[in-house]
Amino acid sequence: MKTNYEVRYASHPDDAKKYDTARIRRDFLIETLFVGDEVNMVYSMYDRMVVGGAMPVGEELKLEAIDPLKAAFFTSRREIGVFNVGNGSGKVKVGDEVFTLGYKEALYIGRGDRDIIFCSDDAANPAMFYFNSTTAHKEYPCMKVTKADAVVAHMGSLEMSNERDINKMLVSQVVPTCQLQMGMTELAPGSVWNTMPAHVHSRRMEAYFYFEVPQEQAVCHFMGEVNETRHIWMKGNQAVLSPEWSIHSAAATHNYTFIWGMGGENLDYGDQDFSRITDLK
Ligand SMILES: O=C(O)C(=O)C[C@H](O)C(=O)CO
Ligand SMILES: [Zn+2]
Repeated sequence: MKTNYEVRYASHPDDAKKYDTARIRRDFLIETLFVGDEVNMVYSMYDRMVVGGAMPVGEELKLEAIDPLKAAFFTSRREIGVFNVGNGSGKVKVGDEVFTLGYKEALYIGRGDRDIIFCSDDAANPAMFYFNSTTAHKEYPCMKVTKADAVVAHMGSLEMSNERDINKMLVSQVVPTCQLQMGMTELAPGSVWNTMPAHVHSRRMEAYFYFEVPQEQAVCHFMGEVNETRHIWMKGNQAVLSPEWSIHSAAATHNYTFIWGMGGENLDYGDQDFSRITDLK
């Protein structure tokens, strides 16, 4: 198995508005998360969130305590949210506990000193584990969460091209966490916009992972300040970092599903500062 990681620094909005396309992509877009028998991670300085992917095929993959953590175990001082975005089911072993995750099922892993291992049930149909991790001050129990447990917000309409279900899965109403909040938003056929009207929540940074995007289609992620927006074209199975000062919205050339994850000051999903659509520049 191979573990790759990269450290990404945080930026000031006054600096970020001068970035060209290549620099925006280098700092915010995470292009490669899933490679067979590899764990790939970005350690971001936005609230020290780690965004990663593990794709076990022929081997079990151990989640290494990468050097920037300076810890004996990955979760010595961290919590993790994991979603299986691969078609095949797989297992996450957390010390002596074993959790089987089917497609779009999630697991909360609380802080604690023990190994975390990812494996697929069928190498011909591997699981793909997408994860977000934030620092944690307290141990909370591990808990598997499915869409049946989620707080679901049905939002938007086909007329506005934004009909979608926001499945709030690893959120404070469902599972106790230190600062991590995660969920999965599914767009209805014919709908392409998420998070419009756009919002900012300076209490929390956010990371977005897009999947169920057909091979020849693409997602256009919008970021930046309300009066100074930028965009990043993304493919499926890619993630993007959203700074606490930035809007985060997207439209695509097809409907899609995405996983959002937040870390930061509070656990209040609804604490968002919305901007008027007509104020965006
Ligand atoms: O479709 C949406 O709108 C979302 O899913 C928004 C995210 O949940 C979000 O940005 C949470 O802060
Ligand atoms: Zn948000």
